[in-house]
Amino acid sequence: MKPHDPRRRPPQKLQSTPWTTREETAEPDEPLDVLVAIVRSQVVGVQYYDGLVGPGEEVRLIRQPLNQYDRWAIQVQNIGSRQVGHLPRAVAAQLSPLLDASLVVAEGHMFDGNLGSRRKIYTLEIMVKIYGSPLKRNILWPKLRGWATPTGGLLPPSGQTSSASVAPPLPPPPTAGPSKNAKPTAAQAEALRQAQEQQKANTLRATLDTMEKVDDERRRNGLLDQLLSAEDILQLPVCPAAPGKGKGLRVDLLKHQSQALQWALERENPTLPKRETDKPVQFWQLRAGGVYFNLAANTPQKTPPVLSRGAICADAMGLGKTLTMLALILATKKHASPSFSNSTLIVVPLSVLSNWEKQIGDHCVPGALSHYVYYGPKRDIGANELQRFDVVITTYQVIASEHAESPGHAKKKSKVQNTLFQIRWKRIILDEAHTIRNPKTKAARAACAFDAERRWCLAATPIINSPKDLGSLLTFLRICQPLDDEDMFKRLVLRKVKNGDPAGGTLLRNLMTISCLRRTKEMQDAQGNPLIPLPSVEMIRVQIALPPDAREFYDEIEELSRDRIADYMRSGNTMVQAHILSILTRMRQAVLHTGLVPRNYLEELRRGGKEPDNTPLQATVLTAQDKIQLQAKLGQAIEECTECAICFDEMTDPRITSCGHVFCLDCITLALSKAQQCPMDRRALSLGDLHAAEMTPELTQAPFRESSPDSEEGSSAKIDQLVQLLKLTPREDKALVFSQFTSFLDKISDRLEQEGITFVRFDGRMSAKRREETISQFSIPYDNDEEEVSAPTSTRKGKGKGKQKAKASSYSAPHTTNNIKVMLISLKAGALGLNLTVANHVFLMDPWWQEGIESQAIDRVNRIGQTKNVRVYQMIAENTVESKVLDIQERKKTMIKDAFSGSRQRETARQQREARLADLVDLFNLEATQAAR
Ligand SMILES: Nc1ncnc2c1ncn2[C@@H]1O[C@H](COP(=O)(O)OP(=O)(O)OP(=O)(O)O)[C@@H](O)[C@H]1O
Repeated sequence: MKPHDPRRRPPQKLQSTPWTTREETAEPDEPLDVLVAIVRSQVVGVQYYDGLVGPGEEVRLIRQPLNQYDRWAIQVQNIGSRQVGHLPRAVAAQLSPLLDASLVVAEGHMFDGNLGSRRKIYTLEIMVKIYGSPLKRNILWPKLRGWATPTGGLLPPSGQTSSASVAPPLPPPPTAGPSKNAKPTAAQAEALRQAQEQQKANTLRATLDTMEKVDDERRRNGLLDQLLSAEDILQLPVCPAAPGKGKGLRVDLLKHQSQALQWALERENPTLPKRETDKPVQFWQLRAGGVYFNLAANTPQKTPPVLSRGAICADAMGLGKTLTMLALILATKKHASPSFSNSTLIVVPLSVLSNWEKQIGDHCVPGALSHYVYYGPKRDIGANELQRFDVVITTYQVIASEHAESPGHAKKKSKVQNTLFQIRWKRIILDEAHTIRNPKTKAARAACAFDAERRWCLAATPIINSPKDLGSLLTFLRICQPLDDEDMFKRLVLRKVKNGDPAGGTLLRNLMTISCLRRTKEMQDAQGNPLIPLPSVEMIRVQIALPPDAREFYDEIEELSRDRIADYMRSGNTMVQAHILSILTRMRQAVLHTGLVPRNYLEELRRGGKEPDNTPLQATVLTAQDKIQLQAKLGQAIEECTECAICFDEMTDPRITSCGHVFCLDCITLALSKAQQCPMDRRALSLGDLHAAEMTPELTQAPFRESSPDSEEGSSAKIDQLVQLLKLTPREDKALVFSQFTSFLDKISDRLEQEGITFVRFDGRMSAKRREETISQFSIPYDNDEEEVSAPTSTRKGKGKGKQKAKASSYSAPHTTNNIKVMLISLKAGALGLNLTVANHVFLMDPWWQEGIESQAIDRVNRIGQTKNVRVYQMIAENTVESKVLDIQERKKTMIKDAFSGSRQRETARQQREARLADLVDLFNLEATQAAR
């Protein structure tokens, strides 16, 4: 670019300088006083001008609309009005229209300078600060996207003026050094880095101050906690001979863990009451004449009842249940029974398999506990050899596949492995035991079928939907007869609770006191000391306004969806629930990213799920590759415990349709007997279009993308916001980003790649090995000496519109950097059991119906080992289906609380159906009673 006459001043009206007070340039009612965005850029053409600047110096940005070479030109002048250079064309072309329209004012802040440099300087680093009115947020947001980094000023919902003050500018580095071409000293670079970090922290704080804080205490006040008295629990005795340092472990148990160990030892060795005055044990009381009286069923019996050995450990997530159980195994290593092996079987979801191995490695003295991971396609070990290990770790999928009831067994009995069922186990521990809460699932039936002397359930959330969830756990534990029988549990507890009979609530409370140990992180001892001191958790609700194009798109979908659902209800269609769910899923996707909704979806909605000629949608024709992908998708759904869209329960005998929807076999068979259509998208469907999982997903899962890289571009205000917040987090802080939609995680990963933000991905499709690698890679703390972004290692091409700055990690490729900033996690696969305390920021990208699942996600970082304060961002799109989901969360919580307090519950099947539908229908502002017709 040719030099310009530095003395020629642009028209006054278009000037934007640091000295122009913002009141002068702005409309009185729309002050341009909020820092809305920043841009890191360069001053170019420095060699042509004589203006000198030093690092940290404020400079003027002067519009030059009459510049003959570039009508968008912006001059950079020093305080003495000498030209230093220009802003690059690309930045000027974006910024100038905003300046010309008086939408913003801009200021420059030099990062380095040419003062005192002997060498020829061509470019200088600059930060451009852009101020504007928060009231113009909807206009500004799209105009800044992609080239500037929006700050807190753009964040509050429209109509609200930000009270956040502008983050103070960067303090200048200590010395006025030469330009970046003359390399800064290490001390200067460090000072600049610190100043930038401080600036980021200030901007982030200002941003957060504009957002709604969520009462974390209330969120954590769990349902179980209503049932169990904290006082008694805190007084429990500690174990006098607990394993600890030098005694099998490398660490000492914490006090609450030692108490849990003592409690567990007592539960493993229960004795019947010997005198009539003794306390009842597992509901058995000794009465006159040596009769045992069962207080749950009010029945006497002469023969001494058999007591169960084991219980539920329901300590809050992250309190160290794993270590407590390892201590129990060590403490009882010598307690061998002639009728059982001395081996403990631990059954876990695949996602936490490596965690158990790691904790044995980290906390047990080598040789103290031998262990074997029984998992994978070739579990090449016989029962005799296997039972010699102190600990055998396996997954729910493996036990389901080895259980004699599985279809494979029926067909080819001899070939299917059932090694696990040939062993009489000393102990079985079910980790994340709520996995078996649906007694009809294969995993639940398999777990209950084991022969074991002692049985344990570990579950921080043993109750997710209703007290019904407990039934299956009791059946497994064989505890508190006769409540361990499904029918009796229903009769004596569930029905009474449902009918509002206080006896039901009382029995439930007693049952939990006997069979369950529960401590929470909030509990304090008599001296007011917390159970474990943990840094604070700050929950922030980030309200996000959809940009105009996305808003228009979403509103149209919502409007059409409402009509469609009203039609379904009027038609009395029995599959109305499934239809609503399907429509709802699309609405939720539209909120997240417009590109997640198929191109023709709006058209389909308008036509009411018919082809253009008004015939039903044609059946999907599959290629062999499609089928493999569908089966992988089903594998993921099983792994992530996806509910059946017809019965709303965990799937029993899951099937996937050719059009990609998952159901229980019985549910979909019944639906197809009524109409040969998919209940979700009304596509023609027959029994031949249903596919079972070919093999357990742990065997083959290579990651693949839900959406192809060439799918819809679209936009996402949430991703914009995420990127902005990530950039503002301290350099060495790590973040977990959760979503329920793997296709949305794909979109996020694309964007992170474009932004040069390093990430790894964790979802239900990954093999155990890949999961383990991913976790260990992410768990390496940030190394300040390593470059922030390393050489790209992507396995596929980036597809950003603009040029990529640097490509970070890909979906699956190994990294050349250990500085991984983000882990993208599928909510259901990753919410369980993982230890990710290396991160201290959690982004919940979309709300879930059950708050419990979100709490599980947060507890990945809020646990022993966390040293930093934790921030949780709950990203909610304003005035969309998402804000209504939060209301439903609240109502579900009340429902479960009512169940515990024994207040009246809904009685008839019709009322139950109404209640379930009410949740869905509410989202569309329709009358709930219409749904029950
Ligand atoms: N006494 C201890 N000393 C040192 N580290 C400990 C101790 N107890 C637990 N930890 C560590 O605390 C973390 C949380 O423990 P753990 O994973 O067992 O929790 P949890 O209760 O099983 O959680 P979740 O319900 O999420 O599975 C682990 O990293 C573990 O190694």
